[in-house]
Amino acid sequence: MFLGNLSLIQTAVTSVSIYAVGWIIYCRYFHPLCSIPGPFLASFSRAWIVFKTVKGDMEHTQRALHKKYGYLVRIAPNEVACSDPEAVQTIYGTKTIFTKTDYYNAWAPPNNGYVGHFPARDEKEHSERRRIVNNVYSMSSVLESEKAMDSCTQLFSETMREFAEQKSVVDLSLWTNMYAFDVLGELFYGNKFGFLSERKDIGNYMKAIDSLLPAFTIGGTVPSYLTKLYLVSTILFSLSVRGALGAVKHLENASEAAVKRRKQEIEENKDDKRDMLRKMLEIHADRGEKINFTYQHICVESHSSIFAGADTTAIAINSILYHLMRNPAAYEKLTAEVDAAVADGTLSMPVAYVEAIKLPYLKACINEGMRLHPSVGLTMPRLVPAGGATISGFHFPQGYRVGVNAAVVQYDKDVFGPDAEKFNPDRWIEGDAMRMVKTMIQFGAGPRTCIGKNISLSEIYKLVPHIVRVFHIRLADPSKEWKTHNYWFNKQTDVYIYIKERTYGLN
Ligand code: HEM
Repeated sequence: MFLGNLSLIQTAVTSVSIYAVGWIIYCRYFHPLCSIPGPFLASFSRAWIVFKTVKGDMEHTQRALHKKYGYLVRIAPNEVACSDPEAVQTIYGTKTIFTKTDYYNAWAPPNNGYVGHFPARDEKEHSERRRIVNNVYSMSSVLESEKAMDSCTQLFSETMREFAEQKSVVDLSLWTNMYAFDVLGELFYGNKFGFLSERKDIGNYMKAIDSLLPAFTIGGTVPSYLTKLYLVSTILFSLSVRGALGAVKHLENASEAAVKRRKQEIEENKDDKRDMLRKMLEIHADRGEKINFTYQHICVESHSSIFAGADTTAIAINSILYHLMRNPAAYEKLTAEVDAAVADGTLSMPVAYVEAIKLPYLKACINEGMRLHPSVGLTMPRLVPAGGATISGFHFPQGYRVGVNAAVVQYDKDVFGPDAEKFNPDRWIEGDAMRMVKTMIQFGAGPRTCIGKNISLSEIYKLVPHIVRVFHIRLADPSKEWKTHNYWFNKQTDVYIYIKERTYGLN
């Protein structure tokens, strides 16, 4: 009996070993992607990409790999990261649609309806749903809420002024995050959440996002047959993830309550705000039934935007300010531009978006901050469509995964110059800006471009010159670098600063 079991085990072990060796030989010598270089483990197992993703610094790993191997690097048996600027148009452009891979399934809420723009993988459904709300996110629509944004800037400023008086160290990334949350509260819920006024993490939303980002990112990176198992076990065994889901539920409920309240206020003529929520309620009232745009859709739109839009905007603002503090000459040049524009009346305070975008050096600094540290720091994976595709001279058959990481392609020396690793806003003034813009994918590209881009850009173009004009900021300890945590959103921490009010700032 014992001997019988032993031989059964031996047979099983031998079969698995033969299968494994066969799989490795196939992947390395006969697989359609076998000629693409990359780490040994990655050529036959997703374990490599999972381990590296868990570490949270994939952008550094990928930059080093592309330096070693060139434009194409095999990061999993069926998946290739591409750093060729020319590939951006092929993979993300409108000509032939490369659909999103199952990486995005981990980000989809468990419901039977439309899962939201970001995780949606059915391109037809996505474009129909997105068309309904596209206008709500246009720049002219966003700017109808400019006053609400200004009220957030004012609160932010008041707090910073206090810190300046107390000469205390300020955690920049915390406060920019609070600012971004409150702006989105104004746009999608009709009110600030209260992060800035109460000076705390309302509803534990920030903590929730911090816990969920690694879970969703790793859940999407493990082999797809393990995604559900991974997510369920994370929920079962991780207290912080369970707490985070509670906070998300709270946000969903808040979203429903806000929609109901606003509907009633509008019906009673008690409200004349032209924010995003109101515009979506109008679409619902005008043609909601005909186009199937329900309250539920509005709620998904609101709470998924909070998830997608607060951290990302804060990350961009942090990067711009951090790099300015590290580059005093650029900081001085920007201050001089902003001061001159205020003095000659071309820049109002509070800063008007339409005026700020006319400042060339401000624009250059913003581009450069988002180039060096894009808010999303992993490859955005897509499936090669029917008929295959040639990328960087290699013909990929249908169904394989390809993607570009903004944090890699935006360091391309051919496009951005030999000093691409440095913060040099002047490259946007002296260099080939058109070519550089084409290579910037910090907001994604093509039909899946960030829907909230205009919200973020208006926040950034308004807040950065405001800070530069009213305050002087410097790193508390310039010998220390920030810390970054790349779980899709590449969040920074430890950006501690001292703040001083400038004598000719706003009072
Ligand atoms: C600086 C700020 C932001 C950055 C850098 C950013 C970046 C991105 C990127 C790279 C994508 C494409 C992802 C992919 O293709 O896999 C994306 C999509 C998306 N973003 Fe943003 N985002 C920002 C702000 C926002 C804001 C404020 C909102 C909402 C209010 C938002 C909502 C979305 C949504 C819903 C999608 C999915 C769009 C679709 O597939 O149709 N984002 N974002």
